[in-house]
Amino acid sequence: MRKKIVAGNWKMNLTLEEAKTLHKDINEALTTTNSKCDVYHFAPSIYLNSLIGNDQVVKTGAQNGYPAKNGAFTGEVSMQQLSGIGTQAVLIGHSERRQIFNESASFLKEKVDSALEEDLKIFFCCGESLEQRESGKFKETVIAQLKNSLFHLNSTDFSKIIIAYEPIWAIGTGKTASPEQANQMHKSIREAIAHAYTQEIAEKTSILYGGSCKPSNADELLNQPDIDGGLIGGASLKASDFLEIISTYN
Ligand SMILES: O=C(CO)COP(=O)(O)O
Repeated sequence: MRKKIVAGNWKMNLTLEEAKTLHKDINEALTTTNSKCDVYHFAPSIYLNSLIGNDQVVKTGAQNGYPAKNGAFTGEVSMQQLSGIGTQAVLIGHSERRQIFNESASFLKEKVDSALEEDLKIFFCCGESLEQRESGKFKETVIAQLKNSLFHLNSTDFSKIIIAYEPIWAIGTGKTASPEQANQMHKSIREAIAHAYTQEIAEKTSILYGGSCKPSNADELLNQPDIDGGLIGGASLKASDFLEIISTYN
């Protein structure tokens, strides 16, 4: 059975105090409920040091990392630096990074290699735009994103990757993919992995859904056969909402 995962992507939100309180509240709640899924907080990098602790249930991740180990890259934070302070995971390929910061498939591939070298758990995001969905080219688009930045990995390294399917038209819009639409894409992703690697590896890969997932729709979305968890934006900023989504797996 694949491990279920619910991850909150805080994006560029929360003050330091709010971040610490939210992290503490989720940790405390999960310590007493014995949750059946892994839970991550992807926080702004500047807050990570204040959140990381050995005794915590919630794992911490960065929303971005630079692929060089060090050097003249003003304003950037390297995968090595993230890992050095105890960060456990990193998001790579989020559509906001692809679109707003023009991150290319080959740059994302470099990030994947660098994060693996630093033993960071990779959450690799993929997803199509509304235009690609409407033109019927959504499956090819998403599979190409995986091929171009992930499928160069050997089987051992690929087995460490978590995939998050986030249709761009569903992010922050209140529109979600229907459970059937989402599951169909997850199934296609799994088939592509089986084709590139093996059926066994495909069966073991966790594929999360993201895009306007909230307490009212979490149950039906996150319990589809090929959906192994959620990457949650807006609804991860409020402890009660995030905990309700996590409780889908209790
Ligand atoms: O982008 C997302 C998570 O990475 C999804 O954001 P929303 O849940 O706010 O739509």
